[in-house]
Amino acid sequence: MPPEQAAGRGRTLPADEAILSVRGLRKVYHSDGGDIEAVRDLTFDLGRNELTCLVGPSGAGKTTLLKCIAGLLEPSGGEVLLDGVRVTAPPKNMAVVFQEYGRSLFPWLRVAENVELPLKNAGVPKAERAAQVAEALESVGLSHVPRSYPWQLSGGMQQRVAIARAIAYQPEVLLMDEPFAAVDAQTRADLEDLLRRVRERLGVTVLFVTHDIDESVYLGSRVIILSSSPTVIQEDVVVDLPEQRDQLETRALPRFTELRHHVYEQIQLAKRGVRPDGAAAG
Ligand SMILES: Nc1ncnc2c1ncn2[C@@H]1O[C@H](COP(=O)(O)OP(=O)(O)OP(=O)(O)O)[C@@H](O)[C@H]1O
Repeated sequence: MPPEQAAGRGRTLPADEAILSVRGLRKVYHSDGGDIEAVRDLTFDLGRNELTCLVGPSGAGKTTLLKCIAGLLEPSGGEVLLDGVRVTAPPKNMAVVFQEYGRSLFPWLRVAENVELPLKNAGVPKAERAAQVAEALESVGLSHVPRSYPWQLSGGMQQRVAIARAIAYQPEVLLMDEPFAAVDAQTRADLEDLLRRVRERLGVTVLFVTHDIDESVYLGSRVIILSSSPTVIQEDVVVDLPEQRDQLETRALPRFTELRHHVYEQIQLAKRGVRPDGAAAG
């Protein structure tokens, strides 16, 4: 663990290098059965144009964290800063892609209309909208189906529409909650490479939640591992693989195997309730 990284905390950056800062984030759900402390204390920064993966045991609070970052859920403590400004509502320069593309696209709207809708709602002028939609569809390789309806497309293509809709908005930060979990393995590999290309081309910062350890190591430059709930950071792992990734060659590297072993072991420890802050698991 690097020296600047305290136990239970992730890597932090100087203020001018961080685009997104999570500071002492805590979330307690209040329910009839009592209070549930889902997230105890999360601190980390995302640097500009970084792709960071987030993994952890089931119920560790990954979705809770994403919702707090997206301004969809109010934290019980701590704060999220985007470009130094506290997030209190969904920020304009942030987009979210969820797993359930089937439910997130409007079936009565054509592909291009689905991508255009958030731009329309944001009051972007028509000519600009058309250009942004065309560029986004091109980025995800869907220029040939603007007039199709989502239900006429495969699952992988529908998820590409959801990605196009998110990037058409030209967000600075893209949050993705298990976006490729519902597609087949081959399509998943294609979507992983597509995401890496899109991030490089658009310079967007991505926080990507996944249950797939290999995917977390393949995709990003960091993997943040969450402890079991009440959640702190188990470890913030630097993925020191070559920047150019290839589904066959990268995954065959000895370093890739070492990293996936390490992430796997840490998740197993987290599942058993071993925590970096020494506290008992909830
Ligand atoms: N609306 C809610 N009310 C009460 N408790 C909740 C609510 N949403 C989540 N929780 C609890 O908070 C904890 C974290 O849930 P969350 O869905 O964020 O975890 P997760 O890591 O995304 O899970 P998974 O990996 O299974 O998708 C869990 O204990 C869950 O039961």
